[in-house]
Amino acid sequence: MSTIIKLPNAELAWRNERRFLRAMVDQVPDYLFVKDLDCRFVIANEAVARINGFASTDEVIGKTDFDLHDVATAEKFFEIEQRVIQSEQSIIDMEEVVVDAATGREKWLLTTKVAMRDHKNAVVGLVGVSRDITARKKEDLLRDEQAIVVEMIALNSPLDTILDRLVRLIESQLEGVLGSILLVDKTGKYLTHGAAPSLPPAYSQTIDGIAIGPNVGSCGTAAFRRESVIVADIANDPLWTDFRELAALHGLRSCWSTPILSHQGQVLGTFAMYSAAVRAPTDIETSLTQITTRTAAIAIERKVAQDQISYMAHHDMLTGLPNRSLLIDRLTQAMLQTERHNPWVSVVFVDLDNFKFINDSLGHTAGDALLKEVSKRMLDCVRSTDAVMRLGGDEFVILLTDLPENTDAISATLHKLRTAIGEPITIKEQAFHITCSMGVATFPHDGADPETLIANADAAMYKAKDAGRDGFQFFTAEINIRAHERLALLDGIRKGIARSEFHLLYQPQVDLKSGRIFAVEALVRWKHPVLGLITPIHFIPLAEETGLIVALGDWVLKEACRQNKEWQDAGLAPITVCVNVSARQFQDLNWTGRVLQTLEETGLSARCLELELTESLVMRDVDQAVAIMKDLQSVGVGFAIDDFGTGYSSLSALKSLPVSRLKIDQSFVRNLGDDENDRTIAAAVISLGQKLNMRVIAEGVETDEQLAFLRDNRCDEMQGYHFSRPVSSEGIEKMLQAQAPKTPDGTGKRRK
Ligand SMILES: Nc1nc2c(ncn2[C@@H]2O[C@H](COP(=O)(O)O[C@H]3[C@@H](O)[C@H](n4cnc5c(=O)[nH]c(N)nc54)O[C@@H]3COP(=O)(O)O)[C@@H](O)[C@H]2O)c(=O)[nH]1
Repeated sequence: MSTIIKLPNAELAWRNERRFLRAMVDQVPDYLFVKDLDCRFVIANEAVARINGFASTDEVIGKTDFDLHDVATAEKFFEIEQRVIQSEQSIIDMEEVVVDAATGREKWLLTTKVAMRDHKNAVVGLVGVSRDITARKKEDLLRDEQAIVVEMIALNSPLDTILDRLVRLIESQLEGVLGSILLVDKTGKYLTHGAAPSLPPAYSQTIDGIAIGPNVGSCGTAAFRRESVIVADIANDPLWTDFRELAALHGLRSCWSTPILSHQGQVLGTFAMYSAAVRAPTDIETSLTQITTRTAAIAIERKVAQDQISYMAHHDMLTGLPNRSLLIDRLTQAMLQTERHNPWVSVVFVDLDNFKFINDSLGHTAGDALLKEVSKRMLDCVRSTDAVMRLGGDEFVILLTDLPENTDAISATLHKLRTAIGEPITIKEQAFHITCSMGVATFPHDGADPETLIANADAAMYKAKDAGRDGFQFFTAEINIRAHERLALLDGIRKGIARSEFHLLYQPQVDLKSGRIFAVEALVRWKHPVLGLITPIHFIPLAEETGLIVALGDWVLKEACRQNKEWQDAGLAPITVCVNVSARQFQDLNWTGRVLQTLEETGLSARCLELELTESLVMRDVDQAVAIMKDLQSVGVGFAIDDFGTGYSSLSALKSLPVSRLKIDQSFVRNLGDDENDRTIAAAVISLGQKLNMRVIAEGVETDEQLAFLRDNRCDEMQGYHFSRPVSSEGIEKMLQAQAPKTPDGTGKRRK
């Protein structure tokens, strides 16, 4: 029979209190402990026992941190706790890291340590309380790291660095999970390595380049299905049939992959988490996957956009060839290499001879197709170490590197290029033969920097053009002189406009029935201060090429209108002044406005102005030409087609043109006496123009024979030396006076 010992009430109450206190201390999730002056555990709750890998609190009592942690950590705790004990200064809310002995994982603790006194107020140890703040710390880390990744994206850090950091971030948030990002390659058919900092490199290398398809592990399948693919057990999932052994070799048992989608829903890559355990992802892992795929999508899309911008900045969009900026870069690199290895670098400037004709007559689409085909042929002719670039229009530059120090190898390549480009090209079911002129400048002899080499190759190309086209020319000292002359001429035109060195001559146009002058063509002349009188053939092509024709053309138009108004104001019978318009002027956006403004400023009636457009200019873009011409025609300005017969007019287009006159080109008129073909063409043009209700004028008429033919074929009008060469404004005034009915004062001028 057991003896019941009855405790006094006070003792019972004390024991109960102790029991409750113990229960309270153990049930608190925080770590509570008391240590003596030697920092030895005197009291510890169950949380302390657990984190240190003990089953009961008794096992902790009597131990120090040196029994529980590595020396460095234990020394750190000891030093802090001794300071608290000796200084009696509490440490409040200190953050510290400990390793959870049960799991081996690091934990963040928020710890307070306070000196503990006995009933005599003497310090006998310390009380400690620590709270596990690992989850909060991870959230902070996630937020901070996300901000860093976003900053890296904004600062255009390399994509692989960004993705690597992103995967490491996710791995730092999770236990036992390895991340991987794969990227869709340019073909859209394969996944290539993006980032996998913790996966075994051998595994990453093997899956680099896997296909996107219905049964290609978790990633290939996720990219194919455009949805997450969760494989909880690689060993037993059919999607992994081809990769099962590989995964097992590296201890990978589960893989959850999610496609990375652009904001337009296009698959950019995949993000996968691997685990060594057979399991599905937790909620936290799923939500971290969402964060990762969103961030990765932004980084990848930005990189794609940057690559596109950079590509566009360095390439010609039509042909895909590098452009001028990349050419300078490549040429500089090649020149640096040359200094080291000592072979030559040659710059070949290529210009297509008859491209303008095809572009003008068949339109831009045909022109574009031709340029693409020629680019392809050039690429086929050069080695992979050489480079082909398009500067714009029909101008290309080829960089030939690693050449022996003689011109034979270059000549051989140029012959090859010439032959390849010269093969027929079929556009719109029509075969064209295109030829090219090429100029070569070689480093180090022909220039020490990229710009000089290109300019000298260009100058040599012009020499090849002058020599009859369809050939090539090496840069020489003589070409150098000519190139400088060209530059000087260009500078001269610029200065000549500013210094009023240009003037106009006027060539009468005569009605063949009445023999009367009804119009004059304004023809520009340049009185150069040193070189004397220069005819347009020597400066108009260069002015057209460089765009200076716009300023010069504006001046010609204004001067011609002013002069015609002056003749009228002087009482002479009103005539039309015809002004030549070049393509560069016609394409200038504000040109129509400037014509109208000139008429307003000079006071000339629009009906007394006719603009001469060449046939090829109009046929370049018939719709646009018709629109511009109609705008000006609506106020009374007339239009003539110059050099008719040399271009490539479509008859239906001709019908739609608001044109009042056709000018038969001089080249047909010149041989009217003896060339049956030219006679036939001239007769046909006269008949065609008249059937289209246009008047027809023959230009370049010099002989009686030509005139007789034109009369016999009922040509309406003529212009040429037979009647008069181009003359000064005074010369025209006299002619107009001469043909006017006599006035009482004998001048032929009417009273105003
Ligand atoms: N865009 C601009 N082009 C202009 C301007 N002024 C002239 N030009 C163009 O320059 C080319 C050469 O012109 P030019 O040396 O003035 O020659 C013209 C006439 O002098 C010449 N012509 C006239 N009659 C005869 C002749 O009987 N025989 C003969 N051998 N030549 C003759 O023809 C030229 C006029 O040609 P066109 O304009 O086609 O009527 C020339 O293409 C001019 O157009 C300008 O201000 N702007």
